[in-house]
Amino acid sequence: HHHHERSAGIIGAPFSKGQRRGGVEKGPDLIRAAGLREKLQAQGCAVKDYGNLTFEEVASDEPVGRVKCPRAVGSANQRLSEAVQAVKKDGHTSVMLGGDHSLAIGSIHGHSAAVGELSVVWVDAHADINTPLTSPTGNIHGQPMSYLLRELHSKIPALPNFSWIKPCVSARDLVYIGLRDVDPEEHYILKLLGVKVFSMSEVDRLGVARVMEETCDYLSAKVKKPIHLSYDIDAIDPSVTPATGTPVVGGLTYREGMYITEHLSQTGLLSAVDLVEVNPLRGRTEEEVQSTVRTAVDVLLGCFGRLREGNHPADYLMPEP
Ligand SMILES: O=C(O)[C@H]1NCCC[C@H]1CCC[B-](O)(O)O
Ligand SMILES: [Mn+2]
Ligand SMILES: [Mn+2]
Repeated sequence: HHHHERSAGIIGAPFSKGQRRGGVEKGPDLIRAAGLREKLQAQGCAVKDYGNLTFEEVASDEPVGRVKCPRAVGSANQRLSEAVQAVKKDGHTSVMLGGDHSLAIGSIHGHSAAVGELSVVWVDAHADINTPLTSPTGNIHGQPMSYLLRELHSKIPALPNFSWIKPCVSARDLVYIGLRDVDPEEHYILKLLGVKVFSMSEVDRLGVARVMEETCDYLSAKVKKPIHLSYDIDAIDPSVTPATGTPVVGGLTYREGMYITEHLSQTGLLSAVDLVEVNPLRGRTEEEVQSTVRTAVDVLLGCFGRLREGNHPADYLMPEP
């Protein structure tokens, strides 16, 4: 039995109720159809695909205050939390394919239930840190981090199907990369909590290599913890990944998007990855959809050791005449 250095446990989460646009629930199967499993195996990564989660139908899910679909989102994330915890207990790096970014609630919660204290690297055009009371839209894909941060617990009202959530991340262990569309209320929260942010301004000022160096130094300053990478495909520029729900100009280049995961992979600390917000119905052409899906796959391959210089199996032997 060939020993594999790395092993991925794939979970499909075809879920869209954290926002209003249909189509994002097609993300998991599109990413699979682009060959994620085969490409991971070709680079020496073991793969177990746990299939797609099925989420309970919620009869009536009236908004609570401004918060939309709370019951469906709470229930879906409870299932996802259990699934991620199981994948971690099986010894894999968890790969959650979304679906919208509200799924980070269950993914990070389940990861933390398995490994305890962890660091979060949030790659996104957006901070997704509105509370239910600050959110301008009520869409929960703009709020996931607020339910997970210990420092915000007192600001979160009770919501149906959310009582199972225990905040499990400290603000000190969170780093953002790629921000360029942050609500004023979110900006206040980021400053209040002193969260480390590398917005697109810092990416421009420092360059992605320095951003990644500072991110890893900052997160391992005290103690090295497993890293949870939550990667929203809209972090990358819409010229590369247009098929997504909330595109924002001035994003990461394809190259910067790859550098981020190449760097994190080499830390050896990457323990769970989310790849969310791929929505084929937001691509105007098939090529726009495929460019988005191909980039999503490449982001994930980078998480599992793919390097643009090339790779070769550890046990490769050149053919002899
Ligand atoms: O809270 C919100 O609804 C908005 N706040 C400002 C950014 C856009 C949107 C949230 C986008 C969620 B994302 O990052 O998962 O696409
Ligand atoms: Mn986003
Ligand atoms: Mn997001």
